[in-house]
Amino acid sequence: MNQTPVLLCMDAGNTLVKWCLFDNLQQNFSNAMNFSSQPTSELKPFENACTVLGDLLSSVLSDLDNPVAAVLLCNVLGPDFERAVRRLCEQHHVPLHVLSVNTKVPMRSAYENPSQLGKDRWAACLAVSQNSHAQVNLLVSFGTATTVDAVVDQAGWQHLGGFIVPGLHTMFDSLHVNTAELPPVRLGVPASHLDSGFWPGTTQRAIGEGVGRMQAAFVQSLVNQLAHQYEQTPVVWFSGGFAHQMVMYFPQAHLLEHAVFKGLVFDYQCSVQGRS
Ligand SMILES: Nc1ncnc2c1ncn2[C@@H]1O[C@H](COP(=O)(O)OP(=O)(O)O)[C@@H](O)[C@H]1O
Ligand SMILES: CC(C)(COP(=O)(O)O)[C@@H](O)C(=O)NCCC(=O)O
Repeated sequence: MNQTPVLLCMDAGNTLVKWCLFDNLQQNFSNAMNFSSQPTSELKPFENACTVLGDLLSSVLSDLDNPVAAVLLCNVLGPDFERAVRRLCEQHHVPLHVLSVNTKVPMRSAYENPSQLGKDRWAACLAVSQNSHAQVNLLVSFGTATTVDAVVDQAGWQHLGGFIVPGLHTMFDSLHVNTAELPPVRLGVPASHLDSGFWPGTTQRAIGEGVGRMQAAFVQSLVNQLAHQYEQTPVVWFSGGFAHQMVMYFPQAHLLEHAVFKGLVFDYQCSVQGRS
């Protein structure tokens, strides 16, 4: 029997709870079939999430051909959700590793209270430190919120801090919910990619491109800030559910695929090395 110890990585975000398998021997993420997600709303109330998670994950956790060596959790959903995952791990006798900020990794956050920093932001910053050759980096995550974090290498990796603004879907939703007539809208293709004129002549384009341009302009303002501060243009990394689409608005950005999962695995590996 081919026994490959795998790590079950879980990224619990406000819109989607995502999970995938990391092959601990080959040191890569298992094939695309093993990337899954569930709407976060379907796991509420979180104190009962163990049952739904059990239905979703029990086949993975009971797979004797590919035994799960540990479950790795990056959680921004609070203690009830963490407890639900812990209960699930106990039921399957699998150890749980919960990501926290400023522990055994070679990067420090300047956040006043590091435990307040979103674990998904921290994990993605760790992934930047592992993937970037640049000293000055700006990481943008387009999820329920859009977060922008400065990550620099100055004789060691530092997270300087960052900003949180409503994400694309959150902006579209707030216009729809707070007005009488504005429809639900999706991110539009920017005018530069279309034959149509620059100025939007439909409601879809007016909102869809307006929000896209607004988010891109926000990113550009922080690129300018870092360039001024460090006298070099930062490398910009995009992650999160809307990253692919936002590259149309900001072509100089690099996509950082699976940023949270990459940071989560790195955090786990550092903690295991720290223990041995
Ligand atoms: N190709 C895509 N795959 C997954 N989500 C996408 C994609 N394109 C847009 N989205 C949107 O991205 C959001 C989820 O992003 P994600 O980074 O998982 O958010 P969160 O971490 O806040 O749960 C959803 O609102 C989803 O509609
Ligand atoms: C800002 C966030 C809501 C983003 O979460 P997401 O959009 O990925 O679901 C999350 O990182 C969070 O809850 N942060 C805690 C506050 C902070 O980072 O300062």
